[in-house]
Amino acid sequence: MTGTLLDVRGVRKVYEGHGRSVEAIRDLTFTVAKGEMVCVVGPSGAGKTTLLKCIAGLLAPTSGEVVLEGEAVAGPPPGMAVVFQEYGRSLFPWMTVRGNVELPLKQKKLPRARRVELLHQALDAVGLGDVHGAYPWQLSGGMQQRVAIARAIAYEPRILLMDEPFAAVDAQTRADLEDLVRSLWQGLGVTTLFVTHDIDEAVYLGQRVLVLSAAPTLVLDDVTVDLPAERDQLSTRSSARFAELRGHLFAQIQRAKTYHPPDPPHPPGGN
Ligand SMILES: Nc1ncnc2c1ncn2[C@@H]1O[C@H](COP(=O)(O)OP(=O)(O)OP(=O)(O)O)[C@@H](O)[C@H]1O
Repeated sequence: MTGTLLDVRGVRKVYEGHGRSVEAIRDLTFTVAKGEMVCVVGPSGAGKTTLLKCIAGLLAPTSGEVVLEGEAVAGPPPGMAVVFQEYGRSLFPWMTVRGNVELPLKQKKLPRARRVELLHQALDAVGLGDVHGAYPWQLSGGMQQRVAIARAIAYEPRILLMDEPFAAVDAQTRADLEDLVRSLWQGLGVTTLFVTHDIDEAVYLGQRVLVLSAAPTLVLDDVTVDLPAERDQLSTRSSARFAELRGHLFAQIQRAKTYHPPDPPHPPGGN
């Protein structure tokens, strides 16, 4: 793990419209190193999705900036993949699994042979090597989310952003998908920022966990997850250190819900 890949500097986001303004994010500053797996937790409405959209270049911050490998993000940057919670809306229903996974590779203008190679590797990696020709609506929710993950990794992103990707699947599927994400991360070394509202999931997956306060949002805590790199659903989750970390994060989230940051400094001469 070397060097900073993502640098989020003083990002503030105020939504304006219909005569009211909502300050979703007050001031977020943190970095993610190349190859790191960082989870982000925070109370509902803390601005987690807003943060990811700013990082993905889908929303412009009101102030501050997002820098990816030394370049300021001013629109969706090349080499970034996003997996959303709503798998049902993120895959094109009229395209087969193969068509969905290949689409960004075609946009990248990769030659056919390389596309086919990446397609096979990615579908095998998520355990869906035999469903190329199926349509998303013929698959279960967990399988559709695997296709979305396959599409993201086939693209060979510099950074993978995941926004509560497992919130809508059942508990057993969720555990399987968590293990899939960890093994893909360990195998491919792709830098990952994983947003979740689930503290246990954050501790299980992450090397670090950022705790956001309620809106207007700040980073309240940055916790190193000093669990062994080899994790499994039973022994890791029942270890004493896991319980300590989750207890600490739980207390921080409780604090986050009622935390009121100081008002931002007014610009000189402003009201
Ligand atoms: N397009 C928008 N226009 C106006 N306000 C918005 C918009 N999108 C989000 N907000 C507001 O910004 C705040 C943060 O929303 P956001 O969805 O980023 O939070 P979140 O932490 O992802 O929430 P959750 O955990 O419930 O998914 C909320 O108060 C929300 O109502």
